[in-house]
Amino acid sequence: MADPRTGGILIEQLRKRYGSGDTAVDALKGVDMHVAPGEVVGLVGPSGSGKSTLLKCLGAVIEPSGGRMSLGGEVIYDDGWKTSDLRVLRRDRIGFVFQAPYLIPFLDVTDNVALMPMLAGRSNDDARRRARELLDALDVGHRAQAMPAQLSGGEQQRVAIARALVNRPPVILADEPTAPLDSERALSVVAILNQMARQYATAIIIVTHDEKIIPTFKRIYQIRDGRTHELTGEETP
Ligand SMILES: Nc1ncnc2c1ncn2[C@@H]1O[C@H](COP(=O)(O)OP(=O)(O)OP(=O)(O)O)[C@@H](O)[C@H]1O
Repeated sequence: MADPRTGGILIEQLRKRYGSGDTAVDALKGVDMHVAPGEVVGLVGPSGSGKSTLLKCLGAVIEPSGGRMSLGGEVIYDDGWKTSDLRVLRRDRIGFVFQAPYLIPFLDVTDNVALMPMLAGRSNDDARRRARELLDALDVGHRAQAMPAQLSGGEQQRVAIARALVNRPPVILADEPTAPLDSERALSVVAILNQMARQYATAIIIVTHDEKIIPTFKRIYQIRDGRTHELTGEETP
């Protein structure tokens, strides 16, 4: 049987220090975490505990200070970046979903999604076909020609999820993706992320404070003072 730790996201003893000397801040002090392909885990923790720092390291937005990270079975950081082009890594292996959808206001829904495969070198027709398939799967196919401003908040977030998934990255990093949504839409976004994780064998981390969605996670990591702990059932916030 394949080693379940080889795919998805594997983080071992990850450290991040901001600054140096007397003013240094050790934001991550040895984080361990594993998310299998097809799995969605929650990441919770108080303000300043290091959640954003961890997502930025995983998303190759900032450089860790030490430790090891693998995405989709490939070591991307081992006391230094192991990949020569971080831009390509971010484009092809990681999908980002943020609190706000950040759609491009002057492109229609299809082109907002198709832009990603186009940037990865696919033809316009192929990119649009992929975009439409995913928009259909996310139940916003009927709005494919609408402009972002004509969509509801929940529809915009589903388009943002389509954009994160369209290049079929092994990893999705979602930072408070349900914060502006009401209960029903928040639960629907999480259900969609779970379904997409299973369908495309994507490993998904959702950073959240949202009490509406926390009970839906099968596994939750809590980060506190720069270290992660996996919460058991009784400890779940
Ligand atoms: N660029 C930076 N320079 C110095 N210190 C930083 C920097 N970014 C974050 N920090 C510090 O690192 C620690 C972790 O911050 P981080 O933003 O990762 O926390 P967080 O859990 O995402 O918080 P929040 O829930 O408030 O967004 C905090 O003490 C913060 O002040």
